[in-house]
Amino acid sequence: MIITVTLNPALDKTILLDILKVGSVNRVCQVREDAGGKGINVSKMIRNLKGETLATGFLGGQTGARIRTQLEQMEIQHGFIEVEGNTRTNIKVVDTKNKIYTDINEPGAALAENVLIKLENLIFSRVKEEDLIVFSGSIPQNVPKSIYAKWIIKANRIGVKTILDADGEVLRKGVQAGPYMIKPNIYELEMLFDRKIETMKEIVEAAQSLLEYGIKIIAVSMGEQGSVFVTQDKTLVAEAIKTDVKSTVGAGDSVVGALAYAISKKMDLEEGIELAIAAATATIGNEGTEMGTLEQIKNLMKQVKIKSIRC
Ligand SMILES: Nc1ncnc2c1ncn2[C@@H]1O[C@H](COP(=O)(O)OP(=O)(O)O)[C@@H](O)[C@H]1O
Ligand SMILES: O=P(O)(O)OC[C@H]1O[C@](O)(COP(=O)(O)O)[C@@H](O)[C@@H]1O
Repeated sequence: MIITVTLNPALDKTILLDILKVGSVNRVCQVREDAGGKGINVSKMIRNLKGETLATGFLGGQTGARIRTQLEQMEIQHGFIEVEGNTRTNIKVVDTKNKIYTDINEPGAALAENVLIKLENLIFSRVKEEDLIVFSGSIPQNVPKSIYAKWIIKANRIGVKTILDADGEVLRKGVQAGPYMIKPNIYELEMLFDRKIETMKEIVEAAQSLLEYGIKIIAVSMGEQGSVFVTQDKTLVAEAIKTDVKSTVGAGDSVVGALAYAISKKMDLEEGIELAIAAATATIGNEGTEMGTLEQIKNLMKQVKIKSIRC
């Protein structure tokens, strides 16, 4: 079972325009709404891969109810704690002519004091040693930045593997707790090291330096440049696959979801990478925050190119 934790889910509202004119009136061609937020997308991908997942976190108000309904339609097991206030709505603007994708993410409502402990109890009462917990995405403003670190330490104590996908201070503290895997994108990696990281050598060296925290897999995603995967004994680079991009939202979550699935099935790293890159490519070929389907993923897997490098 892969338990995903989304403290700050979002109803993703994707707006398709011909051309986005900043500072002008824009007429919308098409709108769609998807249950989103990083952990929820990870569960959506695992479900498409026919894996077992439980999506947890906080949901509130009408937007929260719409996300619940979608999760049920997708037959995703969920255990969200109901909170006050509406779950946020994140706007995704697609300029279809210029192929420019703009995300406008709300901060999310503050949480009442007692709900974090409720969620912690829910997660740790459900988790078993063979399970995996995925902590993904931003956190509401009044939640301590050490929250994922605290839960990673707790999971480590009971021998449960964790995956962390976060940014800024939340990622920094989480890294120090020693999760099993992290998946920063290149910007998140730069923020973590507080400097520009440009060449492949710099990316690999930065990722390798994180092994000292006990992290077993460091996956650095680089958008259309592909991804780099660093472990104690391997450094693998996977090229991105050229495709007709409909929406880049959920690409990173697809990588996380596919790798979580691969780890839970004890696949070797190369197989996991193949699945992850195919999954991300399938997702970006779909509108809005729709994850790639199993059929789309299977069709793309043969196109994934992985090479081993030494830096
Ligand atoms: N424009 C693109 N063209 C082809 N593949 C892409 C593109 N953007 C993302 N991908 C694929 O999705 C993966 C994750 O994307 P990335 O944008 O780095 O994640 P995140 O959403 O976390 O920022 C990449 O490694 C790549 O395989
Ligand atoms: O929690 P954050 O960092 O604000 O991100 C939330 C947004 O990221 C997404 O999970 C997509 O993430 P990725 O494109 O990185 O896979 C959206 O569904 C959601 O609106």
